[in-house]
Amino acid sequence: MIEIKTLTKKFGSFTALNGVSFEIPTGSIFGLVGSNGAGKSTLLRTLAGVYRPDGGNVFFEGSPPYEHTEIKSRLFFISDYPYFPPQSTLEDLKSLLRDFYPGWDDKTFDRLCAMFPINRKDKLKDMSKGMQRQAALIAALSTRPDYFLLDEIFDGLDPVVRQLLKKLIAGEVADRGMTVLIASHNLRELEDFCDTIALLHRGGVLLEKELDSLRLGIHRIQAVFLDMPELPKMKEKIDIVSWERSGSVLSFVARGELEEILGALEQFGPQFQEAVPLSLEEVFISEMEAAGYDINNIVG
Ligand SMILES: Nc1ncnc2c1ncn2[C@@H]1O[C@H](COP(=O)(O)OP(=O)(O)OP(=O)(O)O)[C@@H](O)[C@H]1O
Repeated sequence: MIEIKTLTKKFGSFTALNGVSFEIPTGSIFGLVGSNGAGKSTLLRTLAGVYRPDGGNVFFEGSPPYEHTEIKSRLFFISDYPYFPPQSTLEDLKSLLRDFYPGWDDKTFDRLCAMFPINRKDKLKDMSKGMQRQAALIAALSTRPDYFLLDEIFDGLDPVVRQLLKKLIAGEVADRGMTVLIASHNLRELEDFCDTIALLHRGGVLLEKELDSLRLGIHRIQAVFLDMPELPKMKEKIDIVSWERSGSVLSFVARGELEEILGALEQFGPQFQEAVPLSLEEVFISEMEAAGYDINNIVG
């Protein structure tokens, strides 16, 4: 388990993280979203032990990472700009990493090299941005980390590699109980992948939710009416968050149990009604609006 307690990080007089608190259970995938400058990289770097907090604490299995080197050898952090020693190849990375990470596994390395379309003998500095990320991921996963911290990892990866990567990470989580924290400015990238999402804004957590519970309590409904009911009357019966009307079609987002919403809607005599899946982005927008925030400029 990773525990983050009232974590504060300052750069001079600027506060990049302001009392951030949340927990990441072992064996889960936690997504951190937020716009540019929200503090995602700073948080990941502080968790990885690169920065020392100015206030609050980070605990991995009860210990701070910068005092507990054993944890560092079971943790892998891929930053948004992975660094490689000049002139090195993926084979060189293997030699470097296997001495430091006791979990290093040659078979995993060989298997991953065969899966990704990159050559382990090519110089990393000559590779494209996406290929460099793939190389970093191959090396990282070969250390078989217990804690995997990823900053904007999907950036520059094509859709096929992205899906392959999601599958590989989800497999490690399911098989070995790996714990993943992944930061992205793009909510859509995390939609089908994370158990929990936290929204970071100006160094603070605005919202933290398990995706299953988030999705269960909110629904989009489309209904066709010959005689369109008055919205205030519908709102007396249904907790409508937002709506759009186009001719005889009413589309609205409402909170509550789906069956109860559809049952209440029946009273208004629709010709047709159906529930349409909400995207994670729509769910977040509704949650943020309910909390009194304007989603614009919060999620990219
Ligand atoms: N080393 C540093 N020195 C001074 N300020 C910094 C430093 N690192 C980050 N900051 C500032 O802290 C804030 C948070 O930056 P951070 O890189 O953590 O954001 P982010 O959410 O990762 O953004 P992005 O999506 O653009 O990568 C920004 O205002 C940034 O300018």
